[in-house]
Amino acid sequence: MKLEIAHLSKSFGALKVTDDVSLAVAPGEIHAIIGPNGAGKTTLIAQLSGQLAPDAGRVILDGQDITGRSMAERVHMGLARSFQITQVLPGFTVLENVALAVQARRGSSFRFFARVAEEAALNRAALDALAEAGLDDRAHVVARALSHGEHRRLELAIALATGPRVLLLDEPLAGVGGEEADAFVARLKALKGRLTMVLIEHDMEAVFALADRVSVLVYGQVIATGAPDAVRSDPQVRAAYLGEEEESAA
Ligand SMILES: Nc1ncnc2c1ncn2[C@@H]1O[C@H](COP(=O)(O)OP(=O)(O)OP(=O)(O)O)[C@@H](O)[C@H]1O
Repeated sequence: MKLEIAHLSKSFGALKVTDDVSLAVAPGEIHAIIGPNGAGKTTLIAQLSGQLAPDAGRVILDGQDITGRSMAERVHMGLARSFQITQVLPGFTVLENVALAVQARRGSSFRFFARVAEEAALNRAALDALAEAGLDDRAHVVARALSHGEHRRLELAIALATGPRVLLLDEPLAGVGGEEADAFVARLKALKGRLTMVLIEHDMEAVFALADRVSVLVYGQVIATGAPDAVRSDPQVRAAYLGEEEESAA
């Protein structure tokens, strides 16, 4: 599913946080958006998910203008956002948490929750999403007992349970390190091609391992878009962002 962003703009008071952003994310592509803190990455994702209305411009999903659509409508159309809005219920099992998301997709009400765990079809769909997130062996563990990395994979499973065709990932690796980060990257890699993904991530190793293309956002503007290697060696990008990071790391 193709996602197009056309001349999107958003200001908070005098601050232009999204400044005439246009991007086309191709079907099956992993498109990373990188940029310094405060560049406007989260605000951009919020406008794609429908959490925030742009001042101007359009968001187009598979040729259809969805700019005025609600978050719920967008989820229904196959656009899901993972991480910042997901609510994991800590007292419920991993499987129950994902089964709830499957049930929500099917339009049932939460008050039927008591029956959820018994419904084989729901559980099957939930287990499929868990397997994709690499968490099926933890299905019957209570969510609060998960490690931080596992928790993040549960959030991924919940997003997958909504049956997305475009997945918006807002810093999925924040606070995740080492082997858990590697496991998460491997999961996203396995999904590659099947889903279209927009990935905001500060972990450059993950970005360059996953992304087909990278866009660099600085002060609300896209200053470069291209293949990871081309973006990495772009002098303007290095000056604005990457060089700075490497220098501070040295
Ligand atoms: N609701 C709001 N009202 C006013 N200003 C806001 C609001 N939300 C974000 N901002 C400002 O907009 C700018 C962009 O914020 P945003 O969170 O989108 O950046 P970011 O690129 O995601 O940053 P980070 O990498 O630190 O998460 C920041 O200067 C922020 O303070």
